[in-house]
Amino acid sequence: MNVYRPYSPSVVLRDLSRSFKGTMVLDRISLEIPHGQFVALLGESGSGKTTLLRALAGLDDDAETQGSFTKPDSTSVLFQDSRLLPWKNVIDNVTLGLRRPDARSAAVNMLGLVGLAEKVDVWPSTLSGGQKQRASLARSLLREPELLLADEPFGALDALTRLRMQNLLLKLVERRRPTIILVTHDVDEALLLSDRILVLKDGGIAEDHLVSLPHPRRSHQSEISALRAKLLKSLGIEADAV
Ligand SMILES: Nc1ncnc2c1ncn2[C@@H]1O[C@H](COP(=O)(O)OP(=O)(O)OP(=O)(O)O)[C@@H](O)[C@H]1O
Repeated sequence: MNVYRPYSPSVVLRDLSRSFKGTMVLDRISLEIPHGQFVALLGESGSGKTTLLRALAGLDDDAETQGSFTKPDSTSVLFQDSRLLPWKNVIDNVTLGLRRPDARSAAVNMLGLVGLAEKVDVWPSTLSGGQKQRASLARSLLREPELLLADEPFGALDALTRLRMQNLLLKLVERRRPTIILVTHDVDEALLLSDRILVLKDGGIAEDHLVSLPHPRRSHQSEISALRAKLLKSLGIEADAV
C-alpha cells in the first residue's frame, strides 16, 4: 500500500547570511536538503564551507547572522581533530553525556564496528590519528543523529586510512541513513561518498550536482570522471596537476 507522506526536508536554509565584523562570508543562501541525503560541500579555501557548517551547528556566536534555517534536533558534529578528552578512556569519551540505559553495551558494540574492540579501556593518547577519528565517529554515530555535520573529518589522515574511514562511514550510515553534510576540500571524497555536491563561491552556492550512482563507486566510471573534471575546473585546479 502506498502511504502518502508529504515531502518535508531535513534541513532548510532561507536567505541565510553570515558575516564577521561586517565582512560578508555567506550571502543569502537558500537550500533544502531531503532526509537521508549525503551532501558534500566543496569550495576554494575561504569560501565559507566551515562557516556554513558552524552556523548549522549553532557555533560562532561572534558572527552576525541573518535569515533562518531549520534542522533536526538530534545533530552530531564531527571535526577534523577527534576532540577526545585526554583524561577519559575511550569508552567514557564515547558514552559521554549519552543518556540511554544500554549506553555502555551500545558503545562497546559501536567500537567493535569501527575496529576498536581492543581499545575500549585505553587512554586517547595511546591511539593513532586514524584510531582517534574512528573513536570520534563512534561517539557521533552512537547518538543516532538525524543530521551529521562533518568538517573535514578525514582531512588529517594518510591516504590509505582516509579511504578506509570513508568506506567505514558509508557502511555505518547505510542502515539508518542520517542526513549528512560533509565539508571537504577533496573532490574525490565528495564524488565517492555523496549523493549531492554543492560548490560554494562568492558567498553563495555556485553549483549543485546530484550524484545518483550506486556504491561502491570507482573513479574511472565515466559519470564520475566527467563530473570530476568539471569540479576541478570550477575550483581552479588543473586536472593534470592532481
Ligand atoms: N570567527 C571568525 N572571525 C572572523 N572571520 C572569520 C571567522 N571564521 C571564518 N572567518 C572568515 O570567513 C571566511 C570563510 O572561512 P571558512 O573557514 O568558512 O572557509 P572554508 O571554505 O571552510 O576554508 P578552508 O577550506 O580553508 O577551511 C574566511 O575569509 C575567514 O577568514
